[in-house]
Amino acid sequence: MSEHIITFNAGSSSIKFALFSVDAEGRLRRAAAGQVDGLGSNARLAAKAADGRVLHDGGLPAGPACGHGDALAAILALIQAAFPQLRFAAIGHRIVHGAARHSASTLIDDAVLASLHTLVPLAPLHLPNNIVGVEVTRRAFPGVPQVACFDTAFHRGGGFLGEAYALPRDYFEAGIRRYGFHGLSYEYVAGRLAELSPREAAGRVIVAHLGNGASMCALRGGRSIDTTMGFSALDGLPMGTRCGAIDPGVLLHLLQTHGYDAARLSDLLYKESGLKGLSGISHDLRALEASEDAHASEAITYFCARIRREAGALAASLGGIDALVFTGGIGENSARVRAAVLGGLDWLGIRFDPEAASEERGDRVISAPGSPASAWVIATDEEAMIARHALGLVRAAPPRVQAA
Ligand SMILES: Nc1ncnc2c1ncn2[C@@H]1O[C@H](COP(=O)(O)OP(=O)(O)O)[C@@H](O)[C@H]1O
Ligand SMILES: CC(=O)OP(=O)(O)O
Ligand SMILES: [Mg+2]
Repeated sequence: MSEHIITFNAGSSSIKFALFSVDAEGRLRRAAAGQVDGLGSNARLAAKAADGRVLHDGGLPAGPACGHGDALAAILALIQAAFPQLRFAAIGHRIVHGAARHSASTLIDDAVLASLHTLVPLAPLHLPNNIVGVEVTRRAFPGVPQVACFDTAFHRGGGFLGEAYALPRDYFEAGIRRYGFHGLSYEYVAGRLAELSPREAAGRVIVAHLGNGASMCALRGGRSIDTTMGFSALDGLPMGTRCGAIDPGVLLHLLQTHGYDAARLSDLLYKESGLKGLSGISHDLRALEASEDAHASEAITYFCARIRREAGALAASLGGIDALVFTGGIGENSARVRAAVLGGLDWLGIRFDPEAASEERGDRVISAPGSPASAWVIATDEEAMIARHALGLVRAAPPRVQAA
């Protein structure tokens, strides 16, 4: 009987999961995938088997206010009911922050779990939910290896110049560094581009991961050399509810003269800003695209302008670009955002092809034929990347006894 790997990618209010079978040669095949959205307020679980069979589409047993722990338990129950007698080779978790001490995927033991708890203040929107995922699945499957796959790991290796802020050097030693995020997505996209166009993948590539969280990465030869996020997932682009880059003087001003404390500042920066704050309507790009309110289109215009600005900065880090790739929920689906970004990047050598850009199909080139630099849409697959890392680690580790 084949083994399986299940992956969890817990965000602030959602959990994405996927089930993969592993054949004797170590090839991974997706057997099912799904997502819980609206956790804490309007939780819904949608899951499909690879053959298109709907496994669930609706509320959860714990009700609309369901949290991450109950949602995880519901996902596990659903998967076990749909695929009886599964044998798990591993359970893989996307862990958003690994700080300086976790710079590669790792098997989770008590020490790693304790270490993750200490990192919660670095990613308050994500890490508590990542940890709940590990704890629930550890309890449910005590003998199955659990693997932590860090979003920060792909960007490590920039050394002092790549990772330091211009603070006194002690701060770097204390771990106050630029880490970068969405590494699993960038790693997947770099690999996929190498399949589609090895010549461009070997060159200078900018990837724009535009989802609820959004960042951009400069890749040279498939390796990250610069990225827009830093110490936390707040820096760089504005996002669904996060502000992106901001003058730290604003924060001092709010603390010193407006009576803000850390909790209020954290809520402002993580939960009330970005597209939601700018529009006053929604964090969700689909809602803004559907709205006729002037603030909605202003928020989109602002978002696209910041993407163009960061593209310029990353192009400078790379010394020019050979390709720009859009990925993430917005990057893959919003022809409007892609057109607004690419319409202003002709100076980088990207000749935009509006017709290709609005065609809705697969991984594809969206620049005009003969464009000196190309533009692409590539659907990211963080789940596949987690499963590959998890499989690699358990295959490398000594065999363990699996609980019944
Ligand atoms: N068809 C679409 N058109 C425009 N935006 C879309 C579309 N589908 C998804 N999005 C946007 O993608 C974003 C969510 O991206 P996603 O990568 O799923 O986020 P995350 O994984 O960070 O939660 C939302 O802003 C959503 O509105
Ligand atoms: C790091 C980050 O922003 O993650 P997400 O896109 O899942 O919110
Ligand atoms: Mg995401």
